[in-house]
Amino acid sequence: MKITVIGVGNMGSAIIKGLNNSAKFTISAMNPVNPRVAKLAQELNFHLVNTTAEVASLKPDIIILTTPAPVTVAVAKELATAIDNKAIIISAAAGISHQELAKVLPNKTIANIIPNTPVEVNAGTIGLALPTDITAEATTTILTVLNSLGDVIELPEDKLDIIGVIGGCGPAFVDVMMDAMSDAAVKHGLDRQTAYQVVASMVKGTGTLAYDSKLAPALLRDQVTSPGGTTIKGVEALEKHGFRYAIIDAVNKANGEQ
Ligand SMILES: NC(=O)C1=CN([C@@H]2O[C@H](COP(=O)(O)OP(=O)(O)OC[C@H]3O[C@@H](n4cnc5c(N)ncnc54)[C@H](O)[C@@H]3O)[C@@H](O)[C@H]2O)C=CC1
Ligand SMILES: O=C(O)[C@@H]1CCC=N1
Repeated sequence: MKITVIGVGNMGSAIIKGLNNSAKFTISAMNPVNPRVAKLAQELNFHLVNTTAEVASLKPDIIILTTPAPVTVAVAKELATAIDNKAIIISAAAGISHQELAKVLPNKTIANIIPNTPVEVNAGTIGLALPTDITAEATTTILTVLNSLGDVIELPEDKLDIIGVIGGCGPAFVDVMMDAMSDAAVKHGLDRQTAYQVVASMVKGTGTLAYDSKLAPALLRDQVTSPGGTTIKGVEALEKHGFRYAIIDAVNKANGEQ
């Protein structure tokens, strides 16, 4: 399957790396000339182009839009005249609706996704909204690509924003916590690299346990807090400093609440 990624920034690069890992796809990309992207194209051996006309000449089966949200509709409009109707468009631009894209891409199959950066290691969380009139064949093609990048959660478009905040922004919130924990570990005498390794391993294991067991996070927390032990003292400090509300409010704000 031939896939063209448009916009090779943080998200576009992560998608390309994830697709490249599965070695099942022929990858190309379009991005304004840039040494970082040219180097990545060499490293991962994908074809780099600069214009929508060149994209059209590659005849991709799928075009993934990972351009900055404010320019995405304009890029889609340029593509509309260049590509044929067989190419499926997958937009990862947060906040750009199916309707906005359909207006400039008439007669094209368009799916909206919100991926996250762990797609780079094929451990992504990908919210997917499909149009109601999509064919079974197009759905299969889209799922073949997205399933290779991680867990795909299909849902109505009006739920894509909140999935985008939890799945898409969530890694940054977890990274902030991991950074703070690493600093604390360094303060208490651990060297930085060991601190990063311990913190990442702990988050990976905690996520895997929650994912595999499907238990509520509160239950898993209770299993760690031994009576009169050390963890409950730390949990008390988190409550005292409003950690739980800080997380809830981070989600509120990222989801557009004033
Ligand atoms: N970074 C993330 O974790 C996530 C990002 N997204 C979406 O992905 C999109 C890109 O976000 P980031 O990668 O974070 O931004 P970024 O700024 O890292 O990357 C954007 C890339 O698009 C390129 N670009 C700009 N105008 C272009 C054009 N006309 N044609 C082709 N390429 C063009 C830029 O040179 C840059 O390489 C946004 O729409 C965002 O909402 C969605 C979910 C998660
Ligand atoms: O920060 C952003 O706007 C994008 C969307 C989700 C994650 N990153």
